[in-house]
Amino acid sequence: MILKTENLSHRYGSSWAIRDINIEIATNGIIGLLGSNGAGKSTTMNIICGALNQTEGNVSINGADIRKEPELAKRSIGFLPQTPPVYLDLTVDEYLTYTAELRLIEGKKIKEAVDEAKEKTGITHFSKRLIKNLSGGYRQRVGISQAIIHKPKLVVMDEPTNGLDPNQLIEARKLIREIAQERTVLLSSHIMSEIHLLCKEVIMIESGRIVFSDSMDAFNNYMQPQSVLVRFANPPAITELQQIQGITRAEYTTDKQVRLFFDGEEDITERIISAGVQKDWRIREVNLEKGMLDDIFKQLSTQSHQQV
Ligand SMILES: Nc1ncnc2c1ncn2[C@@H]1O[C@H](COP(=O)(O)OP(=O)(O)OP(=O)(O)O)[C@@H](O)[C@H]1O
Repeated sequence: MILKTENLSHRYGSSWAIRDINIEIATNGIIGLLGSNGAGKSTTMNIICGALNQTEGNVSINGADIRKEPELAKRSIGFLPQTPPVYLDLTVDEYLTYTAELRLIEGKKIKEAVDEAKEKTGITHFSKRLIKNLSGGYRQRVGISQAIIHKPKLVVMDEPTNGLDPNQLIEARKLIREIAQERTVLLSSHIMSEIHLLCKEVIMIESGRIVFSDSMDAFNNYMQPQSVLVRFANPPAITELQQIQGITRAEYTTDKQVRLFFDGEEDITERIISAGVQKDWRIREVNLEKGMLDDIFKQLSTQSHQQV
């Protein structure tokens, strides 16, 4: 098991920031930690990486407990915190040499490790440049370099694509995908589309608790529209609407507008329109309702839909 957390809980003062976070990751690839601001993503990641001591629960990285065997556990994990941990007055080489030493890489292997990390992240040409003279996107690459310099099995990245401009974003995603080819990347974001683009599995956290944990495919199914709003000039009776194949329920929201629930197929709109034409309902508008992120968070929080 690359990462296992058991009933991880943390309290700042008297209020719990996370409660009973159970995560098990056994494969390579990108796993997303999705949650709105303040959901508990950074707290969870800081604990996993040993930067914060949990109030309760356990974390093991590649079989080593992060609190009982921190040196061993940290050998298998790299961390890119929300703000890249770079020293602005050092050159790229100086900084990466320093981080390699911190990671206890053997003296004679440091140069090779630094060179390899730079090459992977595409910053070799900036080796001698002071970090303060690099753009945000390149500083972030330096941050990613320090996270992979010791070739860990797991790399944790806290909102790695936040604040990047569109070009940097494309490059950063490409780099993250490359890095995840040979290891596991756990990355957080509050942006659902970002998680969609990058991740094969998603763990959704809300108000400090896991509310969804499954594959991206399962998440997509969960996100399929299941209702459609239809406005008529000549509204039919509910019983008539229920005769359309696939409609499971119908309820009027106003005297001219109805919400129709259906069983998953989007071509339902065609059937509604053709029934409307045949029966002269004079349809004015048809809108598939896809749950908004906030609604989904709310829905999932109350249902605690958990399939770990
Ligand atoms: N050092 C701290 N002291 C007190 N409360 C904190 C501290 N850090 C975080 N919190 C609180 O813990 C909760 C979880 O915060 P956390 O930063 O883990 O969330 P997050 O999902 O990473 O959000 P964001 O994307 O905004 O960073 C929030 O309610 C936050 O206000």
